[in-house]
Amino acid sequence: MSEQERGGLPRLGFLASHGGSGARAIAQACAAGELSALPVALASNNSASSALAWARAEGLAAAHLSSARFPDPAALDRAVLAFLQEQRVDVLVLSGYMKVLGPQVLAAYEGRVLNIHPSLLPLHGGPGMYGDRVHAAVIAAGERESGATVHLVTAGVDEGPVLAQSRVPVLLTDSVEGLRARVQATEGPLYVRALREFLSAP
Ligand SMILES: Nc1nc2c(c(=O)[nH]1)N[C@@H](CN(C=O)c1ccc(C(=O)N[C@@H](CCC(=O)O)C(=O)O)cc1)CN2
Ligand SMILES: NCC(=O)N[C@@H]1O[C@H](COP(=O)([O-])[O-])[C@@H](O)[C@H]1O
Repeated sequence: MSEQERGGLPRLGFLASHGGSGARAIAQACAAGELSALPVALASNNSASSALAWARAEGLAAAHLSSARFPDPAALDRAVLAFLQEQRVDVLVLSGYMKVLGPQVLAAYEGRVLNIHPSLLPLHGGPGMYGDRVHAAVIAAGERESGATVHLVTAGVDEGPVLAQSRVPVLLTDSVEGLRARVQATEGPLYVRALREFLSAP
């Protein structure tokens, strides 16, 4: 029985590889009463990630779970699942997580995993498309518009149903850094809005 079914707030878990900017925006919205949910845990595949340091400072359960610690992908998948279940996570939020989620986590959290991708999916997504590679591809394709997409996570990378999108112009003079900054400025509010709608859906 989920925390929500027990009348409590939905418990949020995060996976992040670097800054965890989405997780931070969501936690801030929860603290401000703008989102009815409870951030409880964060795991990272990168022991030096600032997201992990932030989670520890915030008093969230924090874990370094990587292929360095679990070379067998099935063992890493099992370890991520065990961590989330120990913390009684109801909804899993990917926040700049650069690893493909395994079948055990996907099965246990089917329909309850959200991700944010820095393009207008289905454009410029898929295996190998993450971080600045995405913005470089958008500029190289001569796109006049870009943005970010929050989607449900399925086995196929960036193939899950789209929940919400933000849109920004791409300028002829744009660098990867410039476009990244314009897209990232929309990601926090977009993720909070998408998660609020997801959690309030019947
Ligand atoms: N099963 C799924 N797992 C994940 C999804 C998903 O849709 N289904 N989304 C990604 C996030 N993501 C795009 O939004 C993404 C992340 C990573 C990659 C990728 O190719 N990663 C490389 C490794 C990169 C590294 O180690 O830094 C790889 O796996 O070879 C593509 C898209 C999160 N997981
Ligand atoms: N494919 C996933 C992906 O590319 N995610 C993107 O990585 C950045 C992470 O920044 P952060 O580490 O500062 O949160 C974010 O812009 C997010 O959209």
